[in-house]
Amino acid sequence: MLPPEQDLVRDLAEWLPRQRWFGGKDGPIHDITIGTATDLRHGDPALHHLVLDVRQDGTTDHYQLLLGARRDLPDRLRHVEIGGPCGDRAAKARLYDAAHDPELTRVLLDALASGASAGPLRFHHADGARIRTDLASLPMTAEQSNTSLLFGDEYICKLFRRLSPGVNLDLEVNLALTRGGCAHVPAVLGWIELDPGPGARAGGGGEPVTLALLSDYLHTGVDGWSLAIASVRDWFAHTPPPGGGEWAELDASAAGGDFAAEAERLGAATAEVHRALADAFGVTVVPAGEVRAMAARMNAELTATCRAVPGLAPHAKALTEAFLDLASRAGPLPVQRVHGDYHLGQVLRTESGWTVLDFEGEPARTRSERRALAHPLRDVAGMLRSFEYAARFLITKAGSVPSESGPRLETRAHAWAARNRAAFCRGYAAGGGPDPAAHSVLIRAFEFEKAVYEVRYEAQNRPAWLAVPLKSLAHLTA
Ligand SMILES: Nc1ncnc2c1ncn2[C@@H]1O[C@H](COP(=O)(O)OP(=O)(O)O)[C@@H](O)[C@H]1O
Ligand SMILES: O=P(O)(O)O[C@H]1O[C@H](CO)[C@@H](O[C@H]2O[C@H](CO)[C@@H](O)[C@H](O)[C@H]2O)[C@H](O)[C@H]1O
Repeated sequence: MLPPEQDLVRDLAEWLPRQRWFGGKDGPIHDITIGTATDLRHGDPALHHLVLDVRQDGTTDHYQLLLGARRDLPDRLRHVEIGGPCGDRAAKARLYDAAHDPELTRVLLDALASGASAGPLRFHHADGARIRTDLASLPMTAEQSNTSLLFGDEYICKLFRRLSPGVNLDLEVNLALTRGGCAHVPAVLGWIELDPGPGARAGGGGEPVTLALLSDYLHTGVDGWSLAIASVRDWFAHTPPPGGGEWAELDASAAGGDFAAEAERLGAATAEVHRALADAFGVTVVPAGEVRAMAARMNAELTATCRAVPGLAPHAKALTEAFLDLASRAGPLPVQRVHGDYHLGQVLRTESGWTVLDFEGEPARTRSERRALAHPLRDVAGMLRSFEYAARFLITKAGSVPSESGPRLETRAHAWAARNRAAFCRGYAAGGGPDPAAHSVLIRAFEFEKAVYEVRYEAQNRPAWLAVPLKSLAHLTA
């Protein structure tokens, strides 16, 4: 049922840049080839698993696609159609993103439960996991770089969109932390991988490439971003009592939805996860020379990002100063495995506390960069950036703020961020992590490094959000 490759590739070139998970929106696609195509279900509907090799500006990225094919496309799948009707009249097919079709995603659950293989695809379940196959899937609507399917309220299956060589870090870390008894991560139930085979499929070299991860779905959990945004909204809507004066605009504890107690608990949970990572993977100390090299890399990334996103240039001087400050005071630094892309969307508040998700690191970095050891305050800085994002998101993105309330909301955003940043750091230090207040130079450099990354990330993935990190940088560097 698949159309000729050149027709499919033409349709994909038009469709891919419109997908949230496509990480190359800042440049044209030069070429797409089908790296692997595996039939997972014949008939109508049919399911094909594709790895697309997408060439842009001299680099090739590999994306995973579950391609559905049906003679007639029901209304519920129209929004995920790829191209128009294709094939001759006798073999006419409509193609679409099958992640949205529970009739087809059920094939994945069956294969995971039975430990099947199909062509180069291998389906595994974790030791002792019994996987139910009677659950229908729904794609999540979360703001994310991959696509996650919810099977009932039991499982979450994350389909990695841009593939990285080797075992996925989320899988590696979650298995290690679960084995070490860490209560702050969801249990891994199964995974799908692409066998390296005789060729280097999907850039994997000789290693298998992880395609998907099935975990326990913590259905009572709420992610930290949603909780934080609700708190900021509440604070913005808060009317201070008459006569409160200027101070009332700064006292973010006065709003009903104060987040500070949660931020403090999150800090303590983060310190525990760092300890579990240190126990599972070890700690080493790098000499001052490596810290100076790290500061130089931060600055080189700043230069490259200013070239790609000119809106960053006005902040470059202040950022460089922070990196130079780090280099000039460098001493030996303990490093270990960390989360690597720590923000409010990566933490879930359940009835038993905070759970940490997604140990893959920053999606735009190479696997070895994402696996590199780092000082744990790098994660702390990531979360501090997230408080900045949450504080300014409603002002920058909602577009519904009357201009006369702009300065007042800016003051309030600042007050909210300051209160929650302090609470998080307090919890982290009390939980046994290195005290952020005693490492201000390191934290500032890490925060700026993350902000530079965010500017690049937003330009490539969510251009409509670019103003959020740029505006917050204007405040941090003022
Ligand atoms: N095990 C889980 N239980 C409940 N919700 C989850 C679970 N894993 C992820 N989520 C939800 O999915 C969202 C995106 O997950 P994440 O792993 O960060 O995906 P991505 O790497 O694509 O950004 C999270 O913010 C969270 O709301
Ligand atoms: O969750 P991912 O691993 O896909 O991380 C990427 O996407 C994140 C957004 O979904 C992005 O995070 C940035 O936006 C968040 C709000 O949506 C904010 O809380 C974070 O602080 C900010 O960095 C992340 O950087 C990126 O790697």
